[in-house]
Amino acid sequence: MTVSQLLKQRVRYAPYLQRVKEAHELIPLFKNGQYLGWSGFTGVGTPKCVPEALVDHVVQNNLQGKLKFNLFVGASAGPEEDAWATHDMILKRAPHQVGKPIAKAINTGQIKFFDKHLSMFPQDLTYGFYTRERTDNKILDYMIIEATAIKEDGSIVPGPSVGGSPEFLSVSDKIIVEVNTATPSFEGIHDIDMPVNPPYRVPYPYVKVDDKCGLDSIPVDPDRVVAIVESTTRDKVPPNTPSDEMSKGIATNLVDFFRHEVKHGRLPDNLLPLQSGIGNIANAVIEGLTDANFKHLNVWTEVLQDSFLDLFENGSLDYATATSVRLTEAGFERVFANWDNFKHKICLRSQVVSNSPELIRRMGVIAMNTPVEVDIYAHANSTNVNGSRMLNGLGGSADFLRNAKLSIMHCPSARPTKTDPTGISSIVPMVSHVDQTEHDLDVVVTEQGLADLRGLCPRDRAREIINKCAHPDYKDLLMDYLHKAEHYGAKHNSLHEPHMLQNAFKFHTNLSKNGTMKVSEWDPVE
Ligand SMILES: CC(=O)SCCNC(=O)CCNC(=O)[C@H](O)C(C)(C)COP(=O)(O)OP(=O)(O)OC[C@H]1O[C@@H](n2cnc3c(N)ncnc32)[C@H](O)[C@@H]1OP(=O)(O)O
Repeated sequence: MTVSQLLKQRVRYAPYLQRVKEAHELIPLFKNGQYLGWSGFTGVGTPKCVPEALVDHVVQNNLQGKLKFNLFVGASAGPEEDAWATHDMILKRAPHQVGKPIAKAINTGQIKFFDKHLSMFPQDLTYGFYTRERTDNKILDYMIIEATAIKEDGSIVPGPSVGGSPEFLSVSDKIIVEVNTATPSFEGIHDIDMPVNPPYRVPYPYVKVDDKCGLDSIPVDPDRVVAIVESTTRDKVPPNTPSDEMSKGIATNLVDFFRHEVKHGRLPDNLLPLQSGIGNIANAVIEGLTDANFKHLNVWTEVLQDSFLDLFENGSLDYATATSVRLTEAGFERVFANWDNFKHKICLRSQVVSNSPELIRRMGVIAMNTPVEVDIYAHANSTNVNGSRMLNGLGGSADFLRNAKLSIMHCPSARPTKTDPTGISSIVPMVSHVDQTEHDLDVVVTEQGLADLRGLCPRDRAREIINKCAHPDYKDLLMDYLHKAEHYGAKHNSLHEPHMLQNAFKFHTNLSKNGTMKVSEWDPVE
């Protein structure tokens, strides 16, 4: 087939140009039940043409539920993955996803989803943990990776995310590369450490956010590359919800706390490397830092969202490293227009490195993530509404929160339901699912205030969280729960972290029955 000039410029390893194919020509390679890896992380850098061609094939031939794959993506992919979920093309999926159709398919039981720390998932895949049922000793049948260039040695220059690609490529039988010629080449922005398994693994040598000593592309065995497909569609990330009074309130409370820590010598003037999670609240908190007048900030995180660009542009941020730049189209335009500047200030690493507990602990990262709910003793639920309904997954929240110097969770104090504008309290007596434990969290912050939990025993933590963070509609109710639990605990010699198990989930059961967590009375306890 004819090869476009643009593709010839991007693919500098000549033998690959003999393997250029249209996506639909690859359909016969795919069989029901195969194990596939995709590049991508938080909706950017994912393959587009081959997944779309497979959807068209399934729709045109009524193959819904008959052509299904075990699909692994470093973190969430883009709309292509939602289309796969909608057309019943996913058998199993790990480790993190975003999008209503895929979450729905997980929650109806159509997709078997396995949630795992993002720093660990790629290595566990290479260990064969997810493919134990295979009898042919293979791990992945195909890795489909989006590249923005191919170097002279056949190695792959990824685009706006690295994610789990180095590990996936290392264990894939065959490789399909989608070279995206609509996105500018990201060559020079990556620093990639290839996987080395124990007992041969050595420490990552990085001590500062801008240290680099990895590779600028991902090496592959060219013989395993079976096809090159030209992709001409850019990533499409939906715009973030603009910040509101609630998220601005959270940001103000956090900025005051950082200033207080600097004043007391527990943080340097330029803080310590920042990590910020995904979602609207995380984005708004970073927006809040833009006006705070900190200088020479650094970022060690997994995802850079649009709000970081403002920090760069107003001179507050010196350097940012992540595994993904998940920008809106407008955000990417800002970066591409100023590429020479940004490419010296941003570095993309594999998710195993961006989320490495060793590095997070060494650099004293300040971690900030959003939970679904937090309980009075500081256990947090990041994933499962009412203990059961999966949202997006754990992501890297626990990689960071367990290992950071300061582990912070931020959320609104209350959320609306259909019948009550403050029907869901983010502070509950006992979380309905645990992702982060009381041993991991230092600070909880809502628009109401900030609870500094460092050094506090559980009962003091409970008072700090209720007084500082709970919505006024829930303060008395939570305090009443605590007092009654203490009374019960005193009678039963269990006052360390007192609970009344009959009532611990009453907020949740009341919500299902009455559309609000406002409990009218507690069950009697003896
Ligand atoms: C790739 C990475 O891992 S980055 C590292 C951090 N990763 C994580 O922390 C993973 C876990 N966290 C998350 O997935 C997100 O931060 C969330 C879902 C907890 C919050 O996301 P945000 O966008 O900040 O908040 P938002 O208020 O928009 O809530 C998102 C959805 O969760 C729902 N939700 C959140 N908390 C609750 C709750 N207590 N009860 C019911 N629904 C809830 C919201 O109603 C909303 O649903 P909708 O999309 O249907 O409107």
